[in-house]
Amino acid sequence: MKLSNGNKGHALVRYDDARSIDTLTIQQGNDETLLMGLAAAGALHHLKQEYLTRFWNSEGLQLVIVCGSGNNGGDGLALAGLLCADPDRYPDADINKRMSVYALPPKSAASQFYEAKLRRQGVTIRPLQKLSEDVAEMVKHNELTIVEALLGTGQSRLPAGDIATALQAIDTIRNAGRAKLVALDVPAGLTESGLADSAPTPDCVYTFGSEKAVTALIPGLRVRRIPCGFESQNEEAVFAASTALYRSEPSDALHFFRRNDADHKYSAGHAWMVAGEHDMEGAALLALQAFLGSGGGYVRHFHPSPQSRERYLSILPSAIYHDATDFVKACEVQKPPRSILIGPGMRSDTVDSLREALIEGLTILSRRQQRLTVILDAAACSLAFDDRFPSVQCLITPHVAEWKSLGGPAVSCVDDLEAARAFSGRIHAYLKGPVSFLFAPDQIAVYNAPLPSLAVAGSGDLFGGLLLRAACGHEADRPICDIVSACVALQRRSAESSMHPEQQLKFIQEILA
Ligand SMILES: NC(=O)C1=CN([C@@H]2O[C@H](COP(=O)(O)OP(=O)(O)OC[C@H]3O[C@@H](n4cnc5c(N)ncnc54)[C@H](OP(=O)(O)O)[C@@H]3O)[C@@H](O)[C@H]2O)[C@@H](O)CC1
Repeated sequence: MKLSNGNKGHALVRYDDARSIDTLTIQQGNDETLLMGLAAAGALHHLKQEYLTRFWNSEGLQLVIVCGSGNNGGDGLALAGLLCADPDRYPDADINKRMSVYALPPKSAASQFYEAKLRRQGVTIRPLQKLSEDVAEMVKHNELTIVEALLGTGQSRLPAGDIATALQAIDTIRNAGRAKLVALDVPAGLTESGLADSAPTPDCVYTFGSEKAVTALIPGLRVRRIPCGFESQNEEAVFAASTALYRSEPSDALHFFRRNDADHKYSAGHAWMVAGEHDMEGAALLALQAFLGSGGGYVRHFHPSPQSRERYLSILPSAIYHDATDFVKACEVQKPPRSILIGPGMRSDTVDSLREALIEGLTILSRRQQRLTVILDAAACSLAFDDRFPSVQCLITPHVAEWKSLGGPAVSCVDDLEAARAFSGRIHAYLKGPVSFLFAPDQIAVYNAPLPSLAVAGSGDLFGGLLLRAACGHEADRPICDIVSACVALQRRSAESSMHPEQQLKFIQEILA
């Protein structure tokens, strides 16, 4: 998979892909025991920095490692073995008083190797079933870290039997006290069909090699990627064989909003907007201000209600205003824009009443401006699914309820992603939520950085104005995915400093000044 230049992100792998990468790596002579040891060493390195900083200096700090029968459990056993031989350990420190290991009998030769090594080091390995009995004792500890190595990428069904019981015990310990939970590779109970109700969400996941898609969909879950000896050509071969799936990370977005010394009002960004019916002018004004405030040069605005004109002119005289009934004529005679935003502050009946004119006008514009980008928000997203909609680069930005009303399939787990991408077809769809997604014809991006300050009225309008600006600025030829990522990053940066969209807009202007 190739990520286009503007994106700072990383590839996500499905469980099947992870297994293919494992198989190829082992076939090339990388011993499974070695890979397991490297994975454990990486995990221990981070564990000591993040959760066990004072492990050997504080008697109160306890570690519990809970291992299943597969290789994920083997990682846990290998980790325990490495901690025994940690150079920071005092010679007289009793490991069995500081660390408790619970495990099912390991199946693979590699896991059995680490189990035997652990026994040689004098560590007591308790049967996993014993964990439930010890819960009452564990909840007394103030500083407990649990490493969960019950199931990894081999899980294909809901947890059952001893695994399910162990997960319940972990959940009880978590709920009772201040125990931290770190899952190795992926949390047990997290399949590509979703997270089992019984499975606790960890504080952090230490994943081996590339991040698994399942963890990218859990809002706000911290995932640390740990190299463990996979070979890059194998990972690339596996990525190339499936739809590109990646997690977008905040990138340096400012160049998407750059202005040049020699710019005139059109070259700095020329856009149109159809938005803001009567009593909803605020939505359009916020989008217009976001467009101009982020460096746009010239905007022509079509308002659905004639009586809105005075309000627009009195608040923002720098835009050019028209009645929406002028839209088709303007598409024929005015200089065509590079980007157009339709939808903020428009109800669905208003969109319907303008539907013929909007489609006719967009069809004319698409002939006059080959590089037009159409951005559709809220009720206007439905235009993209009209059979007469012209063949033009199009981005829709629905939230979950709008997506549903378009007929979009629910997106709650990895298994749902491909159907959502197929539904959006040739359109780019940015589905807004605590975890957002961009479904593009050839790739899917996940944006997982929930921010409560973005969940306010006006956020979507501000975002629409930024998209409109970036899609007609100096980087307008970049793929839509990059434009979206730039706008997400800029809005996020502003939302970290201020709660309300109007304040965020001021902050954006300061950043870009
Ligand atoms: N190979 C490599 O290169 C490396 C691999 N590494 C590690 O290996 C992990 C993958 O290991 P894995 O394939 O052994 O799978 P894993 O999930 O540990 O166990 C599967 C076992 O659990 C069982 N089981 C499944 N679902 C269940 C359920 N719901 N409830 C109860 N039981 C269930 C299943 O039983 P079965 O389906 O056969 O009945 C099977 O016995 C990977 O995540 C990473 O941590 C690292 O060391 C780095 C190098």
